[in-house]
Amino acid sequence: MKIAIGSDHAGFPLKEKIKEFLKGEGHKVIDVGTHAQESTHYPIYAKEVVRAIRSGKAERGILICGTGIGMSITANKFRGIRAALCTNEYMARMSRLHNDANVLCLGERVLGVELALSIVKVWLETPFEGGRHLKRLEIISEIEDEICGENIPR
Ligand SMILES: O=C(CO)[C@H](O)[C@H](O)COP(=O)(O)O
Repeated sequence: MKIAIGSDHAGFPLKEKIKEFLKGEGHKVIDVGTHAQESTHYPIYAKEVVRAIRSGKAERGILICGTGIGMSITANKFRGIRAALCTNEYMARMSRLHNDANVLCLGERVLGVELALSIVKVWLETPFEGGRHLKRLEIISEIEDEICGENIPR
């Protein structure tokens, strides 16, 4: 699978470990940064991972910051992105089965490395269940259409 991955400084060490894991599993990894532990800003990398997915360069995305919260807030601003912040394997499995999540968000300051890798593995291996869940994704798309058609005041 082609996977885009990004982090801020707080997620950088875990990003490197996940990259190694993904390559070992035979995935193609697109690393959008950050490439060092110097302080930076998580929305920059969330946007780049989203861009890779929306352009078709990547099928899925993985985003890591301190808590995973900022990454999920940012990624979910974009149409067609279903970003799931997961702290355990159950959430990872359900985010695929029921929500067809195309972005996984993780918090390096929340998770140990082994748990994070286990979450990634489950998330990548679990298919979307379809069925009744498809209708719900359609409703999300309709909501995206409505929001994009509105002149939303700032
Ligand atoms: O988790 C995050 C966003 O949700 C960031 O990684 C976190 O806010 C960075 O904090 P700091 O600048 O204090 O290292």
